[in-house]
Amino acid sequence: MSPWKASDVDDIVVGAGSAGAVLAARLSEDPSRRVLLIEAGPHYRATGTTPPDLLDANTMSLVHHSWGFTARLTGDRRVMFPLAKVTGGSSAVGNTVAIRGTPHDYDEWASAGNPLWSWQNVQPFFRSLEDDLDFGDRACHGRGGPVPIRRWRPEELTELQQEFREACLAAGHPWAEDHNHPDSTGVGPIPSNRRDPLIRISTAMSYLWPAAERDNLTILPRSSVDRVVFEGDRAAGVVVAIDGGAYETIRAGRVILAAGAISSPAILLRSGIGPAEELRALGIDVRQDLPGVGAGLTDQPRIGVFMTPKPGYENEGKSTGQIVTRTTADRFNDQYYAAVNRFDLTHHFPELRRVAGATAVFGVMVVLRRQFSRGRVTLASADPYIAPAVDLGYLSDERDYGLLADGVRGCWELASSPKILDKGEQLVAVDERIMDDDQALRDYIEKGVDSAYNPVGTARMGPAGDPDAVVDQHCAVHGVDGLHVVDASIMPSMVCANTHLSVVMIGERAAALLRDR
Ligand SMILES: Cc1cc2nc3c(=O)[nH]c(=O)nc-3n(C[C@H](O)[C@H](O)[C@H](O)COP(=O)(O)OP(=O)(O)OC[C@H]3O[C@@H](n4cnc5c(N)ncnc54)[C@H](O)[C@@H]3O)c2cc1C
Repeated sequence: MSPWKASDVDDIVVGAGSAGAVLAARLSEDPSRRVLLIEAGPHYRATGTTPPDLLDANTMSLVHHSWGFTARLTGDRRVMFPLAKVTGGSSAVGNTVAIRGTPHDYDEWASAGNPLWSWQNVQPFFRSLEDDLDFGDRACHGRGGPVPIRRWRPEELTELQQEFREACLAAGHPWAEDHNHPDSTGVGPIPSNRRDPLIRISTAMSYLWPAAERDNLTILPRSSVDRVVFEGDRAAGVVVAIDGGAYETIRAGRVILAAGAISSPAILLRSGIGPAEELRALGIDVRQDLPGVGAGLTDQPRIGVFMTPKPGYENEGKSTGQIVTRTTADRFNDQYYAAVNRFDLTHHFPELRRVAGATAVFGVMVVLRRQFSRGRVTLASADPYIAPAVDLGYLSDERDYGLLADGVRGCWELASSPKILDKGEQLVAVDERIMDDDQALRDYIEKGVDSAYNPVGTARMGPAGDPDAVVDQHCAVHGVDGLHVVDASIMPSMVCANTHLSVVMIGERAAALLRDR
């Protein structure tokens, strides 16, 4: 019998990812609070026992610690959607881009009825979460926080990145030394969650390792939560398969879901919280009719202009990107343009593999920060062993074609710099002709678009009067007591950045809100 049957806890946090690890570590700073952190994947406790795929900051880990989800992009195109299953969550497998959103992004959350999440209110948490190795002494930054952040030094850039930087400057992007400055605009080095340039620092390493000695924080790895259980209207615990065993119930004073933008809504749905009709169709008793659960999924589509490399320019083992543009230069839209040192086509842009006749490409990529299209997470079954259905709904809003077409043309302009083109053996599925041919460009976008793995918005934060809101600004699920969601799901709208750092901030901000409740 599990000891947890007898020993109840104050807080159960489900999922030890970018938000959950942070939240559990912060809540357990209070020695009188007993926190149980449940994670479906393994927990590695030190660098020496951490597998190389998780340490290697230059290569995303897409297979060995993944849930193995797939997602529909557009039409009948499906791709792998490699969300992580390990403590640290997707921060343990990702590309280590550590960029804040813009102040406007968080003010938009505030104006959607969540004033506690305005830029003014979240900025202190961005400062306290970081140990900025370059600009930590500046007012907008922090030093000594858990997450080390460093930027690429000029001498660490590949030739491609140096030439991309020059091409961007020539195209009118101003130089931006610090993309995490609130007013940053232009081209500059990517801030990255690394201290050593080669080692990825996940939230497991930065938050859980330092808390390892706490008696009041217990981590339960390899244990998957099915659903939340209730007493009356109050969440009273979770049903969980501990270490792959049979399902059992662990009780707690409060349950906080931090299982990420796909799994948190799935757990809510299995717990009877979601669109009533959808739940009934699956034979799940409806506890709370909340149409917003699983709806409003938004992600960041990416596409680009890619080439097979000439010998000598394979950039094997190099970081995917090092230099990036951030909003805005004349003639370019507000998307994110980056030079890609190398993409392994086994995993990225799988359709290009057939055309490329090669396994790796390089080039210039655009990521659409804020698409108009929305997708949805639904349950394929009430059985927790069956993966939820992820429909990213890309290109379901016509306006996204226009944004991506502008983006591809922007990539073309930057990639056409002679020093970049010279490194390529052959362009892949794209040439100058299609830049002036709207239909050909549209076809290229439909066939080529891929995900940048930043899903958010499936348990949106908003006031009780908002029919699509799932949690209030204290992260409490509407209509039930003692149940919270704290992760990427709650973002009311997408940030103009990769999402990891904003999710760490969500963990920090929520901990401050939940500590006293
Ligand atoms: C391959 C990849 C690369 C990325 N690269 C970057 C990048 O470079 N920069 C950036 O800003 N963002 C990046 N992202 C996005 C970023 O990592 C996510 O936005 C962020 O990690 C989301 O945090 P989260 O806490 O919401 O979810 P996650 O970090 O995914 O954590 C959820 C955790 O919950 C666990 N869990 C799920 N279901 C259950 C269950 N039923 N029971 C118990 N545990 C459960 C999972 O195993 C996981 O550990 C990347 C994402 C991926 C997948």
